[in-house]
Amino acid sequence: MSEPYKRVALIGLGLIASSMFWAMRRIGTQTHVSGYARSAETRETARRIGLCDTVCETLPEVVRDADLIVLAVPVGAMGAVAKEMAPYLKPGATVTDVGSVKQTVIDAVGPHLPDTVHFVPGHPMAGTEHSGPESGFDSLFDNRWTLIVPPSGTDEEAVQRLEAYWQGLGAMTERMEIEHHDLVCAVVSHIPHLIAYTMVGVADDLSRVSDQEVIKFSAAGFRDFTRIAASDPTMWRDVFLTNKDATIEMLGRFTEELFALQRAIRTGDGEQLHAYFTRTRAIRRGILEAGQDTDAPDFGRTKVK
Ligand SMILES: NC(=O)C1=CN([C@@H]2O[C@H](COP(=O)(O)OP(=O)(O)OC[C@H]3O[C@@H](n4cnc5c(N)ncnc54)[C@H](O)[C@@H]3O)[C@@H](O)[C@H]2O)C=CC1
Ligand SMILES: O=C(O)C(=O)Cc1ccc(O)cc1
Repeated sequence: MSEPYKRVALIGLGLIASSMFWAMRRIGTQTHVSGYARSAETRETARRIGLCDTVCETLPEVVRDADLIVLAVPVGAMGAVAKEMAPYLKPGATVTDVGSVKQTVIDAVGPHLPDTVHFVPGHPMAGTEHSGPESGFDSLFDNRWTLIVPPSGTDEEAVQRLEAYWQGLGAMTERMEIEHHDLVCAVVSHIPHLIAYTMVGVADDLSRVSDQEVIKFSAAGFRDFTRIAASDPTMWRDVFLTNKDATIEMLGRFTEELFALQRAIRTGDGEQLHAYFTRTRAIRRGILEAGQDTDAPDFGRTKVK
């Protein structure tokens, strides 16, 4: 395979950046990978575990020769990092990001970048509840979607090159409009995380059910909630602060449905409950019949009106 980029710079050496590095290593790429992390401790860990060909001490150093610069820091930090690195970018380079929210990142990063570089935002729809330089693994992106979200007017060749790069890491790619991306992600990722955080918080607050009982008797559903609710607090704080409109809108829809179900329970409307659960089960079965990977988030089939 021809290499889409000769030199890649990873900024923020956490779960996503480290998984990108290991995925590049797995395919035996000749691409040189340099990495930068803000904290000396993270840079030290990266050197110890062989994460990146070169671990740089400064932002200017890491971006200077790079053909692709990947911003892999929390969404709220993207703008400041872009501002600091901008004067050192090589003309013709592509800047991308992996942030979970797109409009805010584009607004925060875009204005700092010189006209001599391409900005092609992206978002791998793959992750875990773990974070930091030691949490990555080479198969994270296998058969998972990476959404490519280019603002209008983005250079087509730069977009195709980034798509080829992600496909090389094992991902499937799909282009999406910025606003639609943020709405879809609110439905399939952001609100589910908020619900998990809430459910685990509620269980923790209960005085009549002990923590021991919660741990001892937790069935699969609650266990899944606890896994999701263990996700990085900084990352998820930033997601909700930066995808405010879409998450508030979807939360409104969610609470309306929840109240409808609450009413059905209170009034003993078994028919409504049964009909609702039958409809939701059909969605899952439809996915299985279509032979889709049910562990992957469902972009093509999610209807958001
Ligand atoms: N964790 C997940 O499941 C997924 C995360 N994302 C997105 O990817 C990005 C990175 O997430 P992870 O790799 O999970 O995070 P992580 O917490 O594992 O790593 C983030 C890295 O950024 C560094 N960092 C934090 N604040 C910084 C700042 N102000 N300046 C410079 N560096 C800073 C941290 O020290 C750390 O090295 C986030 O924008 C997140 O929304 C996207 C898809 C999945
Ligand atoms: O761990 C999980 O269940 C996830 O949902 C992973 C994830 C987290 C954030 C994203 O922006 C994309 C994927």
